[in-house]
Amino acid sequence: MEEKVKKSKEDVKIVIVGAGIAGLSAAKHLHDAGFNNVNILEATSRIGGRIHTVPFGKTDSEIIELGAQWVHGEGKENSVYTFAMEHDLLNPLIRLDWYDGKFNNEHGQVISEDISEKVMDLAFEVEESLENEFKTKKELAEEDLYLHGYFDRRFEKLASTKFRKRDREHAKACFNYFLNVLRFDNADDLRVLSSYNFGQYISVGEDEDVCITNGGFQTITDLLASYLPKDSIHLDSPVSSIKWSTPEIKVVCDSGAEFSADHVIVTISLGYLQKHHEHLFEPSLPLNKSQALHQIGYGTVNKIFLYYDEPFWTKGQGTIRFAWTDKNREIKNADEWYKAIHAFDEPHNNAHVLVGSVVGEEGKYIENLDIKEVSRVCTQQIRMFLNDDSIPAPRDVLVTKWNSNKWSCGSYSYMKQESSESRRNDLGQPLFNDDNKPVVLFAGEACHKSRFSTADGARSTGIDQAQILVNLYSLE
Ligand SMILES: Cc1cc2nc3c(=O)[nH]c(=O)nc-3n(C[C@H](O)[C@H](O)[C@H](O)COP(=O)(O)OP(=O)(O)OC[C@H]3O[C@@H](n4cnc5c(N)ncnc54)[C@H](O)[C@@H]3O)c2cc1C
Repeated sequence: MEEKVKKSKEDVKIVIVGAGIAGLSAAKHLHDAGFNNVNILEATSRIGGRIHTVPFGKTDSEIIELGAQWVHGEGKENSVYTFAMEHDLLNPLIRLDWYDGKFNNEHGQVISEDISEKVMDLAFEVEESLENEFKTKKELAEEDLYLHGYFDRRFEKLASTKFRKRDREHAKACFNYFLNVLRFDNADDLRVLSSYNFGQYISVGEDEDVCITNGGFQTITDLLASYLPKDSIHLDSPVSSIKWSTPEIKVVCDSGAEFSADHVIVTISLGYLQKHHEHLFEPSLPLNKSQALHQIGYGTVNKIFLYYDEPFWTKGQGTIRFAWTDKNREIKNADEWYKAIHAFDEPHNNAHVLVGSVVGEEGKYIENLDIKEVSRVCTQQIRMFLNDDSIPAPRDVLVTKWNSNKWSCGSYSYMKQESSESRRNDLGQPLFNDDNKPVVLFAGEACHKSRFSTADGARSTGIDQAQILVNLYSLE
């Protein structure tokens, strides 16, 4: 009979699974609304999840971002941007430009800026046409169904009229750089990324990428946690089952510890849910949700950090863009992973470091490589593109392992051919009990219908799910 007793928000019990940005944002929103029986269960010994800032260098102030680095888009629709602005974390405002500047090919040639600028304009034109086709629900031809075919064919056509014959090889090389960035943004091979669903992701404001200036991205999750009672975050508490059909939900940890709850907000990654949902939920998830879990793509992006005692570039200008010519750009096997690196960049918070990223199958492949091999191949590639054999090897190398990370099982979600807005909605829909109350709610980047893959998308879903509970108890 206990469930019939109306509870006030002061004594309603809420468990949040996962202390990434979605879980912490949900917890803060509930805390601000007066809910004070909220427990967060986090599998690892740290908060932040896929936001992870660590020192890398001789001093603690030299930091790197193993996960999220950029706040994607300046504007009030970006929930991380607004939080960072409120807390003065974007001062001075550091913007990134992915498409301006110098491009080199594998023959050590610098491509003229006239060509590269024109290529980027054309690439954006193609991107826009694809977004419009999504908006107008236009049918796509068979050969255009995946990003690879769509972009290549459109560009080929445009290039033949916009560039002189002798400039076409360089133009295509710049375009190949653009395609590698697209791959990085979408966490997988362009051959599996759906053209049809490309417009599902919506940019914010001018779509600029800006950086958290001091202390890195983790400042955001640390700040969120600082608003919460210390004893509400339980680290090293992996959840092994969520029994949700009983009047009181039972959330059981690997250790055997049990938490009872009126509501649970699950914020664990899509990759983890794809692997483990069958034994995590009791009873199992309804069919539409378990299908949605597999119909949304979830890919791997890994970063390579190279540390140099004496940087060989001018401070603040450490960018090397790899524009592979058509002849050599194709990745035949994952052991050609180096071709998937679109660039090495000096991050704004560590002048001794260059960071590059490797995506998809190649991204998974590098997790098992010997660090010395990564160092050798990256050095060779930098020397080749800059045509300078005197460039030193880095003193230290770090490679992230997001795919084999037991708790993230990859990096972020994307749209496959069978993904759709309604599949994302299915993913984010709560599970209701017999009284039609939302008992298990879902948040996290993959649940956001238009800002999936981002930290702000994750944060917004956490706040939205918390708000469902705020509304529920405000009405009673
Ligand atoms: C390499 C990389 C680069 C990225 N770059 C950017 C970027 O520049 N900008 C941007 O906006 N976004 C970026 N992202 C994406 C962004 O980091 C994520 O979208 C966001 O952090 C996801 O937050 P979340 O709360 O949904 O999930 P998570 O951060 O994954 O949080 C989920 C938490 O649940 C925990 N957990 C998992 N299983 C269990 C369990 N069984 N029991 C208890 N706890 C569990 C995990 O340990 C984790 O702490 C990047 C991600 C990666 C990996």
